[in-house]
Amino acid sequence: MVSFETASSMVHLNTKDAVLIIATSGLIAHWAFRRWEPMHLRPIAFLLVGLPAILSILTVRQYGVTFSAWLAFTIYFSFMGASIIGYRLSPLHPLACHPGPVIAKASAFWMAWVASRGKRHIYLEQLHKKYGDVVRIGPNELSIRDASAIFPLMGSSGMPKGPGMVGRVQHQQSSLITCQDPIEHARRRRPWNRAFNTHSLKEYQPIITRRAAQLVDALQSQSGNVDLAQWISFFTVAVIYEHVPWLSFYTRHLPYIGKDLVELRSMAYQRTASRYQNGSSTKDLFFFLSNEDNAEKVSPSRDIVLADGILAVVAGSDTTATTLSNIFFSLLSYPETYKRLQAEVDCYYPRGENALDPRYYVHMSYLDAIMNESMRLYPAVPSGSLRAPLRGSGGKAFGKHFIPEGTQTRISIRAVHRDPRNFSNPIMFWPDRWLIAEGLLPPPLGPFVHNPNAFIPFSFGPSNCVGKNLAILEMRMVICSFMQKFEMRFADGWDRAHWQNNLEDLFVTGMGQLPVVLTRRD
Ligand code: HEM
Repeated sequence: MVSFETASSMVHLNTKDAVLIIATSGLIAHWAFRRWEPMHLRPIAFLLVGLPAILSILTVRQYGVTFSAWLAFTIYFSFMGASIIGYRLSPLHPLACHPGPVIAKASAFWMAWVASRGKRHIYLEQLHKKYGDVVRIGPNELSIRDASAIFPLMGSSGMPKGPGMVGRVQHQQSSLITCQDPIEHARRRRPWNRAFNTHSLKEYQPIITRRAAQLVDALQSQSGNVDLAQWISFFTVAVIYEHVPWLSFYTRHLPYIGKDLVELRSMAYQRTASRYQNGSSTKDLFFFLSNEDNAEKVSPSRDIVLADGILAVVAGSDTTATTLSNIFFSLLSYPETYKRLQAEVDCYYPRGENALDPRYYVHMSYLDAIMNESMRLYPAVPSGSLRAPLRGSGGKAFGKHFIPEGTQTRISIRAVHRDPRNFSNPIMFWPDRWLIAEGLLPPPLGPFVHNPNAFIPFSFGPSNCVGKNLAILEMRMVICSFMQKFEMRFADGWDRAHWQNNLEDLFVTGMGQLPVVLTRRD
């Protein structure tokens, strides 16, 4: 084996030639990254550490080990970096025709920084106002605000999940939401569909009813200001725990997930194993995910059941809690709307009638209008989820645009919902627009724009929100029972602006406090 000293003594290069070789290697490394997009540690480590380290041998005889290493790494990375940025900003890049901020085109760090501040949804909306319907928001990422792109990009012949979704995996086994292969996704989606279809939902109804009743009872015993957002979160988490009870301990530890991941994973495995042993006593999500209904020929591995169980907790609790809290925020902000909804609730559920019995919900058009309007203005996943053309597909065309392979694409749900081409007075909270669109109210004077295809709070297509029916049922139950039992108002002196300022786009919206005063109506 040749030692470092021997190797360096064998190399006779002047500094100029050595610099040339190192610089060229930096350019080649960029080309290799682009060509093969390595995902495994070894090739990445070789290109980022191994190669420049080897190249440092070229100048060891002149400058010694330390300075040569510094020189090689500096030159190598400077040329590789310059080549990367130059290419990304050049007309040669496949996304060169799309406008966007230069800094975002040059580096994905920019959007990562924006996202870390929690205000990506607002930033994307501003970008669309400035640059148009298709904006380049990363070296290989587009944001789209064009409602006519929803069907071709997200429909059944649209694009699968983008690789960026994989970054959301906290476990070795990916969950449904990160599954990029469309065939595999469709297969894994089947038990979820069975778990949340109308029939299954009827079975869960008593559980949700019990939890909603508990929430109302608990709030009836509170006095003074209550943080409604927090109480609603307790409720939505409790409902999801009912579906994945064997994981309830797990999510209690979620804030410490980084620290205790290994220990938690092993505990989760144990719980899952014992759940397998004991079987299901109710037809909860586990029942369907673990194929206890025997609907699938092959049962999934425990890893998959575990990953999907955790997904249910993450996807099903915060989204519903934020959406419900936004609905109450909107209601309390507009006393007229509040009174009209209260009248509708009193009509279908007068005192003594069980407001948790869903039998009249379908007739409550004003309730639906308020829910829709609130989800339009404040979608729970405001920046949308990622899609990308399949490898080998050649890319995806829509309208006059083309999305090359390897391009992450998101339909910015908030920007689409707030686009005047889709909804008149788009930033106004105006529930009546939904009644007008259904012909239940006369149209206003002047033009009225209402594009139901542009309303996608639960996303669209084969990867849309599988828990939509459950979420809608939960929300209707809570709203109706609250309106029946309580008079509500914002806490004295509380500034409404706090709510909007505290809404953060962390894929799912994060929220602050919603302090309200509740008074019993009876
Ligand atoms: C108001 C409440 C909710 C909203 C607004 C909402 C919204 C969304 C959105 C926008 C997506 C992304 C879909 C895509 O990639 O295109 C999603 C996915 C998902 N949601 Fe929901 N969600 C809600 C409640 C729930 C509930 C209660 C559950 C129950 C567990 C749930 C489970 C899921 C799952 C499993 C996925 C991944 C679906 C897939 O990849 O096939 N969600 N949701």
